[in-house]
Amino acid sequence: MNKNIVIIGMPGSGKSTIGYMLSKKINMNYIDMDEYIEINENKSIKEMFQISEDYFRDVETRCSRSLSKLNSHIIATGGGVVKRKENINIFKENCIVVFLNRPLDNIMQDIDTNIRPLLAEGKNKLYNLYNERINLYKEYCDIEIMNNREITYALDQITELIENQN
Ligand SMILES: Nc1ncnc2c1ncn2[C@@H]1O[C@H](COP(=O)(O)OP(=O)(O)OP(=O)(O)O)[C@@H](O)[C@H]1O
Ligand SMILES: O=C(O)C1=C[C@@H](O)[C@@H](O)[C@H](O)C1
Ligand SMILES: [Mg+2]
Repeated sequence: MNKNIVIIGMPGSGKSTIGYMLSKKINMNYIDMDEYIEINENKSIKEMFQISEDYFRDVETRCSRSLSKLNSHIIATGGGVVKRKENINIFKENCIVVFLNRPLDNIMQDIDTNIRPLLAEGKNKLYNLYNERINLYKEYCDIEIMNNREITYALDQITELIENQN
């Protein structure tokens, strides 16, 4: 496939894990957008947030633009990429946008709030983020995949739907 596959979803929904597994399964390249942003800026996400959230969001938009120009990559985004519709419009030019929807209670069980700056205030924050964002994820995606069973189940569904896009 020439287009990129962009995975959106809540923090802890499995974007990085499933994105990486999918890249191996269908032989595409994999990029974790949070890692890409940190390497490009030479700053950690935490440091960028310490400057300001707007600072981080501007970098995120710039990186959306450069990543969208690639071909045949699977891109796991940061959970907040939907906060700017501009990012989604950029991706839609050359990517299929997949929403990985994992129940919040499942996310709560294994998320490490210490390494995610936006969740540092505690797990309640995750409920607020979910309520703010759920409609955006649903509206902006081309495909929605439920990640509510074992990882391989979501992986198989995503593979099948993507193969049907060809
Ligand atoms: N269906 C599942 N069953 C069991 N564990 C899962 C499932 N989906 C994801 N996980 C686990 O949840 C954790 C969070 O997944 P992952 O880091 O891939 O999420 P993410 O969406 O990339 O999060 P972030 O936006 O914070 O980068 C990982 O430990 C992963 O193994
Ligand atoms: O949900 C969010 O807004 C974020 C999620 C992370 O992946 C990072 O992109 C950053 O910490 C912001
Ligand atoms: Mg991730």
